Amino acid sequence: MNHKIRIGTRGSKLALWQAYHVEDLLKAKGLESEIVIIETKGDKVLDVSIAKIGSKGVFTEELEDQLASGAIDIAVHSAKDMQSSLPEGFELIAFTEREKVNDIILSHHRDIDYKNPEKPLVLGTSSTRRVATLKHYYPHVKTVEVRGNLQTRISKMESGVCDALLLAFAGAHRMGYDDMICHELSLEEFTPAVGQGSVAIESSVNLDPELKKLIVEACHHKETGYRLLAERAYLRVLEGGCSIPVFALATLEKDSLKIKGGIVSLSGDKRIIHEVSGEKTEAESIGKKLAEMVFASGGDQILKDIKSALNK
Ligand SMILES: NCc1[nH]cc(CCC(=O)O)c1CC(=O)O
Repeated sequence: MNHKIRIGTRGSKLALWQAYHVEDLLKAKGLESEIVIIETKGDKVLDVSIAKIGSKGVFTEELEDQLASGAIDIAVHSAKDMQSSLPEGFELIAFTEREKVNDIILSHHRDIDYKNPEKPLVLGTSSTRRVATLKHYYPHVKTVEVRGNLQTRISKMESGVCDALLLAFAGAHRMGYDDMICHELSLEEFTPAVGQGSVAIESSVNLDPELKKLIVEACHHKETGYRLLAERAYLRVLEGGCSIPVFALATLEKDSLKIKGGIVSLSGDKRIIHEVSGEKTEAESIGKKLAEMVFASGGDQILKDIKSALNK
Protein backbone atom coordinates (compact mmCIF):
# COMPACT_ATOMS: atom_id res chain seq x y z
CA MET A 1 0.00 0.00 0.00
CA ASN A 2 1.61 3.28 -1.06
CA HIS A 3 -1.02 5.57 0.46
CA LYS A 4 0.54 7.90 3.01
CA ILE A 5 -1.60 7.55 6.14
CA ARG A 6 -2.60 10.99 7.42
CA ILE A 7 -2.56 11.11 11.23
CA GLY A 8 -4.60 13.93 12.76
CA THR A 9 -3.60 15.21 16.19
CA ARG A 10 -3.81 18.17 18.50
CA GLY A 11 -0.65 20.25 18.64
CA SER A 12 0.31 19.89 22.32
CA LYS A 13 3.60 18.16 23.04
CA LEU A 14 1.85 15.16 24.61
CA ALA A 15 -0.51 14.86 21.64
CA LEU A 16 2.46 15.04 19.26
CA TRP A 17 4.31 12.37 21.25
CA GLN A 18 1.26 10.15 20.74
CA ALA A 19 1.12 10.89 17.03
CA TYR A 20 4.84 10.11 16.61
CA HIS A 21 4.32 6.93 18.61
CA VAL A 22 1.63 5.82 16.16
CA GLU A 23 3.80 6.91 13.25
CA ASP A 24 6.59 4.64 14.63
CA LEU A 25 4.23 1.68 15.00
CA LEU A 26 3.06 2.14 11.41
CA LYS A 27 6.63 2.53 10.14
CA ALA A 28 7.65 -0.74 11.83
CA LYS A 29 5.13 -2.44 9.52
CA GLY A 30 6.37 -0.55 6.47
CA LEU A 31 3.48 1.94 6.43
CA GLU A 32 4.20 5.56 5.57
CA SER A 33 2.41 8.37 7.35
CA GLU A 34 2.32 12.10 7.86
CA ILE A 35 1.12 14.16 10.79
CA VAL A 36 -1.57 16.82 10.45
CA ILE A 37 -1.95 19.20 13.42
CA ILE A 38 -5.50 20.36 14.19
CA GLU A 39 -6.47 22.91 16.83
CA THR A 40 -9.54 22.07 18.96
CA LYS A 41 -11.89 24.11 21.14
CA GLY A 42 -10.25 22.58 24.21
CA ASP A 43 -6.90 24.01 23.13
CA LYS A 44 -8.35 27.50 22.73
CA VAL A 45 -10.47 27.77 25.88
CA LEU A 46 -7.94 27.73 28.69
CA ASP A 47 -9.63 29.94 31.24
CA VAL A 48 -12.71 27.77 31.92
CA SER A 49 -12.52 24.41 33.64
CA ILE A 50 -13.19 21.47 31.32
CA ALA A 51 -15.72 20.18 33.83
CA LYS A 52 -17.70 23.37 33.27
CA ILE A 53 -17.51 23.78 29.48
CA GLY A 54 -18.69 20.17 29.27
CA SER A 55 -16.27 17.42 28.47
CA LYS A 56 -18.17 16.21 25.44
CA GLY A 57 -16.04 16.54 22.37
CA VAL A 58 -14.06 19.65 23.29
CA PHE A 59 -10.82 17.99 22.26
CA THR A 60 -12.27 15.79 19.53
CA GLU A 61 -14.88 17.60 17.46
CA GLU A 62 -12.51 19.32 15.04
CA LEU A 63 -10.58 16.09 14.55
CA GLU A 64 -13.83 14.28 13.76
CA ASP A 65 -14.75 16.93 11.17
CA GLN A 66 -11.47 16.20 9.40
CA LEU A 67 -12.04 12.43 9.64
CA ALA A 68 -15.49 12.82 8.13
CA SER A 69 -14.24 14.95 5.24
CA GLY A 70 -11.41 12.51 4.58
CA ALA A 71 -8.74 15.16 5.16
CA ILE A 72 -7.16 12.75 7.69
CA ASP A 73 -7.38 8.93 7.85
CA ILE A 74 -7.03 8.51 11.61
CA ALA A 75 -7.08 10.70 14.69
CA VAL A 76 -4.87 9.95 17.68
CA HIS A 77 -5.98 10.65 21.27
CA SER A 78 -5.16 9.73 24.85
CA ALA A 79 -7.58 6.84 25.36
CA LYS A 80 -8.67 8.27 28.68
CA ASP A 81 -9.80 11.52 27.11
CA MET A 82 -12.24 9.72 24.83
CA GLN A 83 -15.98 9.84 25.52
CA SER A 84 -17.46 6.47 26.33
CA SER A 85 -19.73 6.62 23.25
CA LEU A 86 -18.46 8.23 20.08
CA PRO A 87 -20.67 10.31 17.81
CA GLU A 88 -22.31 8.31 15.03
CA GLY A 89 -20.01 7.59 12.12
CA PHE A 90 -16.81 7.19 14.17
CA GLU A 91 -15.14 4.32 15.95
CA LEU A 92 -12.03 3.51 17.93
CA ILE A 93 -10.17 0.95 15.84
CA ALA A 94 -7.03 0.41 17.93
CA PHE A 95 -5.52 0.88 21.38
CA THR A 96 -1.73 0.94 21.70
CA GLU A 97 0.08 -1.05 24.37
CA ARG A 98 -0.63 0.47 27.73
CA GLU A 99 1.94 2.38 29.74
CA LYS A 100 2.16 2.16 33.52
CA VAL A 101 -1.26 3.33 34.69
CA ASN A 102 -0.49 4.95 38.06
CA ASP A 103 -0.97 8.55 39.06
CA ILE A 104 2.16 10.26 40.35
CA ILE A 105 3.24 13.33 42.29
CA LEU A 106 5.68 15.55 40.44
CA SER A 107 7.78 18.25 42.05
CA HIS A 108 11.20 19.87 42.24
CA HIS A 109 11.11 19.21 45.99
CA ARG A 110 12.23 15.81 47.21
CA ASP A 111 10.49 16.06 50.59
CA ILE A 112 6.84 16.06 49.44
CA ASP A 113 4.95 14.12 52.11
CA TYR A 114 1.26 13.79 51.29
CA LYS A 115 0.55 11.33 54.08
CA ASN A 116 1.49 13.50 57.03
CA PRO A 117 -1.37 15.72 58.26
CA GLU A 118 1.17 17.86 60.17
CA LYS A 119 2.78 18.99 56.93
CA PRO A 120 0.82 21.50 54.87
CA LEU A 121 0.77 20.62 51.19
CA VAL A 122 -0.88 22.13 48.11
CA LEU A 123 -1.25 19.88 45.08
CA GLY A 124 -2.12 21.17 41.63
CA THR A 125 -4.53 19.12 39.54
CA SER A 126 -7.56 19.65 37.36
CA SER A 127 -9.05 16.20 37.62
CA THR A 128 -12.21 15.80 39.69
CA ARG A 129 -11.27 12.17 40.30
CA ARG A 130 -7.91 13.12 41.81
CA VAL A 131 -9.36 15.95 43.93
CA ALA A 132 -12.15 13.74 45.28
CA THR A 133 -9.76 10.86 45.95
CA LEU A 134 -7.44 13.17 47.88
CA LYS A 135 -10.39 14.42 49.94
CA HIS A 136 -11.28 10.82 50.71
CA TYR A 137 -7.86 9.51 51.78
CA TYR A 138 -5.83 12.64 52.55
CA PRO A 139 -8.30 15.39 53.49
CA HIS A 140 -5.53 17.55 54.95
CA VAL A 141 -4.01 18.05 51.47
CA LYS A 142 -5.17 21.24 49.78
CA THR A 143 -5.72 21.30 46.04
CA VAL A 144 -5.65 24.04 43.47
CA GLU A 145 -6.90 23.75 39.92
CA VAL A 146 -4.00 23.84 37.47
CA ARG A 147 -4.90 23.45 33.80
CA GLY A 148 -3.12 23.48 30.50
CA ASN A 149 -0.49 21.20 29.07
CA LEU A 150 2.19 19.68 31.25
CA GLN A 151 4.75 22.39 30.49
CA THR A 152 2.24 25.10 31.47
CA ARG A 153 1.34 23.26 34.65
CA ILE A 154 4.97 22.95 35.64
CA SER A 155 5.57 26.66 35.13
CA LYS A 156 2.50 27.42 37.26
CA MET A 157 3.93 25.20 39.97
CA GLU A 158 7.29 26.97 39.67
CA SER A 159 5.56 30.32 40.05
CA GLY A 160 4.30 29.09 43.43
CA VAL A 161 0.61 28.23 43.01
CA CYS A 162 1.28 24.73 44.38
CA ASP A 163 4.05 22.60 45.88
CA ALA A 164 3.62 19.68 43.51
CA LEU A 165 1.40 18.36 40.72
CA LEU A 166 -0.78 15.26 40.74
CA LEU A 167 -0.65 13.72 37.27
CA ALA A 168 -0.69 10.53 35.25
CA PHE A 169 2.65 8.73 35.12
CA ALA A 170 2.17 8.20 31.38
CA GLY A 171 2.13 11.89 30.49
CA ALA A 172 5.01 12.85 32.81
CA HIS A 173 7.13 9.98 31.53
CA ARG A 174 6.43 10.70 27.87
CA MET A 175 7.35 14.34 28.35
CA GLY A 176 10.64 13.33 29.95
CA TYR A 177 9.94 14.41 33.54
CA ASP A 178 10.82 11.11 35.27
CA ASP A 179 13.44 12.94 37.37
CA MET A 180 10.74 15.03 39.01
CA ILE A 181 8.49 12.12 39.98
CA CYS A 182 8.59 11.91 43.77
CA HIS A 183 5.76 9.45 44.50
CA GLU A 184 3.94 6.79 42.59
CA LEU A 185 0.44 6.51 44.03
CA SER A 186 -1.16 3.17 44.79
CA LEU A 187 -3.69 1.70 42.38
CA GLU A 188 -5.93 0.80 45.35
CA GLU A 189 -6.33 4.43 46.43
CA PHE A 190 -5.74 6.30 43.19
CA THR A 191 -7.42 3.81 40.88
CA PRO A 192 -6.82 5.42 37.50
CA ALA A 193 -9.23 6.88 34.99
CA VAL A 194 -10.63 4.53 32.39
CA GLY A 195 -8.08 4.14 29.59
CA GLN A 196 -5.22 5.90 31.36
CA GLY A 197 -1.87 5.16 29.71
CA SER A 198 -3.06 3.98 26.30
CA VAL A 199 -3.31 5.81 22.99
CA ALA A 200 -6.54 5.40 21.02
CA ILE A 201 -6.84 5.53 17.26
CA GLU A 202 -10.13 6.82 15.89
CA SER A 203 -11.41 6.61 12.35
CA SER A 204 -14.52 7.23 10.34
CA VAL A 205 -16.60 4.07 9.87
CA ASN A 206 -16.07 4.73 6.17
CA LEU A 207 -12.29 4.29 6.31
CA ASP A 208 -11.14 1.93 3.56
CA PRO A 209 -11.36 -1.57 5.13
CA GLU A 210 -8.03 -2.65 3.71
CA LEU A 211 -6.26 0.38 5.13
CA LYS A 212 -8.06 -0.09 8.44
CA LYS A 213 -6.84 -3.68 8.66
CA LEU A 214 -3.23 -2.62 8.14
CA ILE A 215 -3.48 0.12 10.77
CA VAL A 216 -5.07 -2.25 13.30
CA GLU A 217 -2.39 -4.91 12.70
CA ALA A 218 0.36 -2.35 13.20
CA CYS A 219 -1.02 -0.50 16.23
CA HIS A 220 -3.59 -2.51 18.18
CA HIS A 221 -2.35 -4.24 21.33
CA LYS A 222 -4.82 -7.05 22.00
CA GLU A 223 -4.37 -7.33 25.79
CA THR A 224 -4.79 -3.58 26.18
CA GLY A 225 -7.82 -3.81 23.90
CA TYR A 226 -9.65 -6.29 26.15
CA ARG A 227 -8.86 -4.22 29.24
CA LEU A 228 -10.14 -1.03 27.68
CA LEU A 229 -13.22 -2.73 26.30
CA ALA A 230 -14.25 -3.65 29.85
CA GLU A 231 -13.33 -0.25 31.33
CA ARG A 232 -15.10 1.67 28.60
CA ALA A 233 -18.23 -0.50 28.93
CA TYR A 234 -18.26 0.46 32.61
CA LEU A 235 -17.85 4.14 31.76
CA ARG A 236 -20.59 3.98 29.13
CA VAL A 237 -23.20 2.84 31.67
CA LEU A 238 -22.20 5.67 33.99
CA GLU A 239 -22.28 8.09 31.06
CA GLY A 240 -19.15 9.48 32.58
CA GLY A 241 -17.06 11.87 30.59
CA CYS A 242 -13.63 12.76 31.92
CA SER A 243 -15.15 15.30 34.33
CA ILE A 244 -16.90 12.68 36.49
CA PRO A 245 -14.81 11.12 39.29
CA VAL A 246 -15.21 7.51 38.20
CA PHE A 247 -12.33 5.09 37.93
CA ALA A 248 -11.75 1.56 36.73
CA LEU A 249 -8.79 -0.64 36.05
CA ALA A 250 -9.00 -3.98 34.28
CA THR A 251 -6.15 -6.46 34.35
CA LEU A 252 -5.63 -9.54 32.27
CA GLU A 253 -4.02 -12.79 33.28
CA LYS A 254 -3.99 -15.26 30.41
CA ASP A 255 -7.64 -15.32 29.34
CA SER A 256 -9.05 -14.13 32.61
CA LEU A 257 -10.06 -10.51 32.94
CA LYS A 258 -10.60 -8.70 36.23
CA ILE A 259 -11.96 -5.20 36.62
CA LYS A 260 -11.93 -3.08 39.76
CA GLY A 261 -13.71 0.22 39.68
CA GLY A 262 -16.15 2.61 41.20
CA ILE A 263 -17.00 6.21 41.92
CA VAL A 264 -16.14 8.78 44.57
CA SER A 265 -18.35 11.67 45.68
CA LEU A 266 -16.99 15.19 45.04
CA SER A 267 -16.67 15.82 48.77
CA GLY A 268 -14.72 12.59 49.15
CA ASP A 269 -16.99 11.31 51.90
CA LYS A 270 -18.20 8.31 49.90
CA ARG A 271 -16.13 6.01 47.74
CA ILE A 272 -17.60 2.87 46.22
CA ILE A 273 -15.44 0.20 44.62
CA HIS A 274 -16.24 -3.30 43.38
CA GLU A 275 -14.55 -6.06 41.48
CA VAL A 276 -15.79 -8.39 38.73
CA SER A 277 -13.95 -11.06 36.78
CA GLY A 278 -14.59 -13.40 33.91
CA GLU A 279 -13.34 -14.51 30.51
CA LYS A 280 -11.70 -11.82 28.38
CA THR A 281 -14.17 -12.52 25.58
CA GLU A 282 -16.86 -11.25 27.97
CA ALA A 283 -15.05 -7.95 28.51
CA GLU A 284 -18.02 -5.72 27.77
CA SER A 285 -20.49 -7.58 29.97
CA ILE A 286 -17.91 -7.66 32.79
CA GLY A 287 -17.69 -3.86 32.59
CA LYS A 288 -21.48 -3.54 32.58
CA LYS A 289 -21.80 -5.89 35.53
CA LEU A 290 -19.39 -3.69 37.49
CA ALA A 291 -21.60 -0.69 36.73
CA GLU A 292 -24.67 -2.55 38.00
CA MET A 293 -22.90 -3.38 41.25
CA VAL A 294 -21.70 0.17 41.72
CA PHE A 295 -25.18 1.56 41.06
CA ALA A 296 -26.83 -0.99 43.34
CA SER A 297 -24.62 0.01 46.27
CA GLY A 298 -25.31 3.74 46.14
CA GLY A 299 -23.29 4.79 43.12
CA ASP A 300 -26.43 5.91 41.30
CA GLN A 301 -27.13 8.56 43.94
CA ILE A 302 -23.48 9.69 44.01
CA LEU A 303 -23.57 10.09 40.23
CA LYS A 304 -26.81 12.10 40.39
CA ASP A 305 -25.36 14.41 43.02
CA ILE A 306 -22.18 14.92 40.98
CA LYS A 307 -24.11 15.72 37.82
CA SER A 308 -26.30 18.29 39.52
CA ALA A 309 -23.25 19.87 41.22
CA LEU A 310 -21.34 20.13 37.93
CA ASN A 311 -24.36 21.63 36.14
CA LYS A 312 -24.56 24.52 38.58
N1 LIG B 1 -6.59 14.69 30.93
C1 LIG B 1 -5.30 15.05 30.41
C2 LIG B 1 -4.47 13.86 30.09
N2 LIG B 1 -4.84 12.99 29.16
C3 LIG B 1 -3.90 11.99 29.10
C4 LIG B 1 -2.92 12.28 30.04
C5 LIG B 1 -1.74 11.48 30.32
C6 LIG B 1 -1.49 10.31 29.42
C7 LIG B 1 -2.42 9.16 29.64
O1 LIG B 1 -2.90 8.90 30.74
O2 LIG B 1 -2.67 8.45 28.66
C8 LIG B 1 -3.27 13.48 30.66
C9 LIG B 1 -2.52 14.20 31.70
C10 LIG B 1 -2.78 13.72 33.11
O3 LIG B 1 -3.84 13.17 33.41
O4 LIG B 1 -1.91 13.92 33.95
